[in-house]
Amino acid sequence: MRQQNKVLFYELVRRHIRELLPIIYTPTEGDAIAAYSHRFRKPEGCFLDITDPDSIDERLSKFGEAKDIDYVVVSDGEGILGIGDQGMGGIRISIAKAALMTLCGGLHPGRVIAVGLDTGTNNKNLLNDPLYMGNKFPRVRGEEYDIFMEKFITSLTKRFPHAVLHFEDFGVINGRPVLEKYRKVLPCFNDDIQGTGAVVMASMTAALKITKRELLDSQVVIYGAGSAGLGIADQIVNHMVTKGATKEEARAKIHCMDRRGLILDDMHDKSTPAQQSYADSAAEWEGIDTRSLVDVIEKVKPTVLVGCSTQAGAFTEEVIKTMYKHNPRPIIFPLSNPTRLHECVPEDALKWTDFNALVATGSPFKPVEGHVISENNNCFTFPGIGLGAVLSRATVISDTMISAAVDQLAAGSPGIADYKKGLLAPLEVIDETSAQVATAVILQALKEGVAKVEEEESPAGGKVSVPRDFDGCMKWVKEQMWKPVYRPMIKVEHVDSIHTHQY
Ligand SMILES: NC(=O)c1ccc[n+]([C@@H]2O[C@H](COP(=O)([O-])OP(=O)(O)OC[C@H]3O[C@@H](n4cnc5c(N)ncnc54)[C@H](O)[C@@H]3O)[C@@H](O)[C@H]2O)c1
Ligand SMILES: O=C(O)C[C@H](O)C(=O)O
Ligand SMILES: [Mg+2]
Repeated sequence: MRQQNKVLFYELVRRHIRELLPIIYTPTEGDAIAAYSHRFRKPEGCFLDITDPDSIDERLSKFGEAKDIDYVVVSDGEGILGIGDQGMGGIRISIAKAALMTLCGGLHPGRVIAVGLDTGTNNKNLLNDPLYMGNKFPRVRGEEYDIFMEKFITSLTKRFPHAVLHFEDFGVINGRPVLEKYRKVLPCFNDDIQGTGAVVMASMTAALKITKRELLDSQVVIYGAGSAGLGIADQIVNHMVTKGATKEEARAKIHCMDRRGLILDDMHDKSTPAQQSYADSAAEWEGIDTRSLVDVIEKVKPTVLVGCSTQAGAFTEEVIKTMYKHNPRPIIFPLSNPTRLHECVPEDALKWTDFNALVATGSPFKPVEGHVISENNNCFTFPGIGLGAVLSRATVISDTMISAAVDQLAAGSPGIADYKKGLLAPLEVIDETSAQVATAVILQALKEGVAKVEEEESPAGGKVSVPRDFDGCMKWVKEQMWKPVYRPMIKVEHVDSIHTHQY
């Protein structure tokens, strides 16, 4: 339906979002990605092939000219959700996130491109599968990968100079270095690092308000120190710094674990630089089993436990009860997707804490005895961040723009009035939530002088003047958002007169 009738598709999903989002997005998308080559019917999105880097420009050119594209989602398929390397099938995550940019972020569906980079795969099942449609060789690393990425970015910025770039589900090897390099070059963000960091910081802020605690009194254990885990750690540090902590003080309140256990400062040769910046002192942990989550919790006495480890069931009864022993209101976020990979299910976390835990999950879950379980998913942040960057014509997406998104999302938490209502606004109003987040991002970009929207001629002609007050700006944002409504059929020469928004 999405391919044949976009108005019908987006209006249907909007009206039945709770029922249909899990089908077009998490968790079902995981199955669709894994089965990509077997279910393939017709191509969708832009396929870029590392064996043919010279074709990048021509392949992108099929999607339009400079004025036509606002937003590009790209994945190389190496770190799809918690199901790992899915090779070329990863293009479907770009398609799903691009669809959410329209559904939740109000971008015109024709102005968003989903891109898949085929740089090989290390997934043995795919390499041995005669139906696998991608390149059948191990992932290309190092210089050849870097040159391919550079060519992609160069072509993209030349051909679509106004486009915002969204990186999705890159593996831990490339995700952060690629982001660090290119965020200085074009407006871009990595959803798993920054989008996830933002949504978790927002729900944590709401949970702290509900329980009347201060952010700086938090101790956080992050179980799974990959893209998401370290993105969450960074966002918490950014927020602690805005509350007066130094970077070092803030980092000392965060304890990260990966498959080797707690990250310690004597593991530097095997940790990434980002992991190392959160390392605990090995000397202080001597004699303690740092591979045991329970033992780590016993020593740290965390107020917050975040799971992004892909390890189903890792938050056992003993883990949760140890959290509860040290905290009357523990904050517990099992975030690994898809659903079957959650570190625990909300029902258990609530029962094991006599319903005192504040729980939000990565995938959708039904309410437990009247307690709404918010979906702590980056779908609450990336559409608003992306829309804000597009509408403001931001030249960069700064940390402070992301922090503005966090504060705005947290302010809309229904849990602050009644904690049983969940930490994040309900899915039914996600387009409204995204408009609020976009407004906060735009106002911040204008304040920082990185918004070019008022300097350029608008596509509808004339200069735009963006209201500086929140309500006025939000009204302007909503006017720009694409709505799934059938438009009248008219003669081409009258098109200008029915433009209701700027596209
Ligand atoms: N809710 C959301 O919005 C959201 C956003 C991003 C990622 N995620 C989920 O988080 C999970 C991780 O995603 P990612 O992109 O960070 O992946 P990643 O591969 O970058 O990181 C996974 C991390 O888990 C660690 N790990 C593996 N086994 C472990 C174990 N036994 N104990 C402790 N740590 C272990 C790995 O060492 C690695 O550091 C996925 O399931 C993904 O779906 C959720
Ligand atoms: O895709 C999602 O549901 C969220 C997130 O980006 C993930 O990788 O799990
Ligand atoms: Mg992702």
